[in-house]
Amino acid sequence: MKICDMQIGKINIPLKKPFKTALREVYELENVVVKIVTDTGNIGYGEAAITPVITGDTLGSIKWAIMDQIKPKVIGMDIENLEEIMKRIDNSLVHNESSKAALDMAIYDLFGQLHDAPVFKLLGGFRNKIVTDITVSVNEPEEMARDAKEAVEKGYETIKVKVGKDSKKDLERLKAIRNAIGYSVNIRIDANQGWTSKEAVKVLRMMEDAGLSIELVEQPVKAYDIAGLKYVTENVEIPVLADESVFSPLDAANIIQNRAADLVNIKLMKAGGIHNALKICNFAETYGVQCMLGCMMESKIGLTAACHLAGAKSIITKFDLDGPNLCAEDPITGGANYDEYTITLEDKPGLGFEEIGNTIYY
Ligand SMILES: C[C@H](N)C(=O)N[C@H](CCC(=O)O)C(=O)O
Ligand SMILES: [Mg+2]
Repeated sequence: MKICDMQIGKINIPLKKPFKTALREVYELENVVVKIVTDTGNIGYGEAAITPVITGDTLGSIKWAIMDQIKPKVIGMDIENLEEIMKRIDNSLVHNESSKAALDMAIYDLFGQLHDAPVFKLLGGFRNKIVTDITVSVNEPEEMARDAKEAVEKGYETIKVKVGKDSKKDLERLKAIRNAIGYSVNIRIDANQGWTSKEAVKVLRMMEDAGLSIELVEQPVKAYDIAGLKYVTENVEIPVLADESVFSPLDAANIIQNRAADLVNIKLMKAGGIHNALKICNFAETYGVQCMLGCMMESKIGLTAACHLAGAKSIITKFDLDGPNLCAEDPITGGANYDEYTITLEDKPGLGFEEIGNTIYY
């Protein structure tokens, strides 16, 4: 099964409501789709998220990285040479993780088709059912309380609350949400780098004292501020999860060995795909550090690849795989089966896609 063609396109999907974090506001999902065709007529799909404020990846840089830099290095290669293909992708250029992730997942899709097995089974086959949280965007406290209540009414057991815009108001936000939904639902918070380390310790201790019962706090400080992250980890009870501070396996090794965070959030768009994400899982497992599998604003293409990784590895114990749940439409048939918070992986070869809609190929 040899790679004979590679195309890219743009997928656009409307959102149910604007997605707002301390870093950015998104009004429509707009990402790059990769389609790899083989001489046997098989097709593998991948997705690169356009998230310039986190990964630096833009529409232009993704197109250029995939079509000009990586495509010429992998065209003609046989899918059975998975390791060599991954090396070529990785060595084509530094960074550009989202472009690499899109290609990586398309290659894994084909690798599964080659072996007539779903990717999650080839990688470990730990589970075929995953329960995701849902994200509540950062807004005025009353609006966030309404959004959280709506999610709880739909059956979500874990709510991920975006904070980090103004630490005093963040406390109000959490109080309003707890008042609205009570204590039977799990709340995790994500500051998306919005606080200084001292501010983070102050507000998190206030949340602890107010008995708000926060499961974990994600990326309280700037991505580069590893000393600040460690300071927060050492000075609050709430477990700290490193997100934007961990892209590569090496980043994960540094954070874990320095005990700068309690947990690590793996995203294919930061790691450069499943191949590198597996290295993070193995390292984290060696050190007994549990991982979350997260996502950017991605459609069901990227999320299906993430779900297959989540299905494979037991060290991934927390799931923030809600991209498709935040979209107003699902133009992808096949792939992971999303039924609100319950995601099921079927026994189809590869990633199991049938049709990818809303996409215009260049
Ligand atoms: C969508 C997911 N639940 C999420 O919140 N991801 C963010 C980043 C998403 C983005 O800005 O595209 C995160 O965990 O920081
Ligand atoms: Mg995060």
